[in-house]
Amino acid sequence: MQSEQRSARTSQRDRDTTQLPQVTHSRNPGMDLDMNWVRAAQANTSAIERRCATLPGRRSVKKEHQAAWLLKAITMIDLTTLSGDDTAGRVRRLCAKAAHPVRSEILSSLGVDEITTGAVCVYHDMIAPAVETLDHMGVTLPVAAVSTGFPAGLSPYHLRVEEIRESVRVGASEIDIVISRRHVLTGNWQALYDEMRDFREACGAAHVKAILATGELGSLRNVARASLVCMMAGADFIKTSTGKESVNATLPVSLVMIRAIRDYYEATGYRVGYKPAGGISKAKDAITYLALIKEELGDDWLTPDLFRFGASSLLGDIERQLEHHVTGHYSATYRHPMG
Ligand SMILES: O=C[C@H](O)COP(=O)(O)O
Repeated sequence: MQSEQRSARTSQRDRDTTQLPQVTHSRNPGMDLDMNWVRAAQANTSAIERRCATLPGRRSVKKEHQAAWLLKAITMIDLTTLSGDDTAGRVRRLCAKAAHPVRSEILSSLGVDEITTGAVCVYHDMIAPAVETLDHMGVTLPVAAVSTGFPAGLSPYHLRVEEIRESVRVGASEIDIVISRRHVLTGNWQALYDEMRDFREACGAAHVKAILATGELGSLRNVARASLVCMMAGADFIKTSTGKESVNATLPVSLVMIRAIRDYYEATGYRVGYKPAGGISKAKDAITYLALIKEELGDDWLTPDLFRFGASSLLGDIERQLEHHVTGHYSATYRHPMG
């Protein structure tokens, strides 16, 4: 009986989410929809753009800190492959890379032990190969699955909910849902709240990231309002983009979402995580995002539990910069306010 239970626990088809690696911050319990708060949310576009324009160029990171920040960034990457031609082989290689993202010679010259990325992020059909590979390697790393008819989120509602349940059942411990953009564009906040509530409930013990697809929401004020509604409905993370919109993660959108997270924390005491995603491929941009988080939310958010990059190619550039760093050919000038 016990061995049957054990094998059921480890089965890919009946994976018990309580056994899976989980982010450790407490789950956002959500709250009733507060329409007054939603209506009051504003975003002063010109002030936000001015603030973001100055962010990348404030002052240099001291050279001795640069590698440490880049290593930290790696631990916060959801290493992603979301392509129509994904195969089990590609996902196995992705997992191997996530488990050992930096060559050991580079790590040892920096005096660092093994690190991993924050998670891997894949489509539903690639969860099983990802879980198998990580289990086989003995590596504890969350598998995040995009869900609910990603990227458009326009498949039948009951199938979107069922997709979440199925992804959790086969081993995803984090679910990246896409919201219905039309609820935001028509100001139907109750519908957005109800949808997010249903998605969150379907996730069970898995953490849920709400992808707002900010490039399709029309205004920064809509981004602020959608951020609040998703957090009120229990999102554990809010995420900018699918990576498939024509405009993905930007600094102005990030500032609006991060400030919504701060407002939510100040009002409820719950820390919701932030995930910029799509088009972040340069080490210096990663540093700029970390600087923004540090300035707006503080060091508490500079952890994989509360901050992730959704990125398919960022790791390659960070690796190159680290290599330059250890070989003394480090040429990029990082200017940001953390040095
Ligand atoms: O969620 C992750 C994004 O889809 C990755 O986008 P990217 O391929 O532009 O890095």
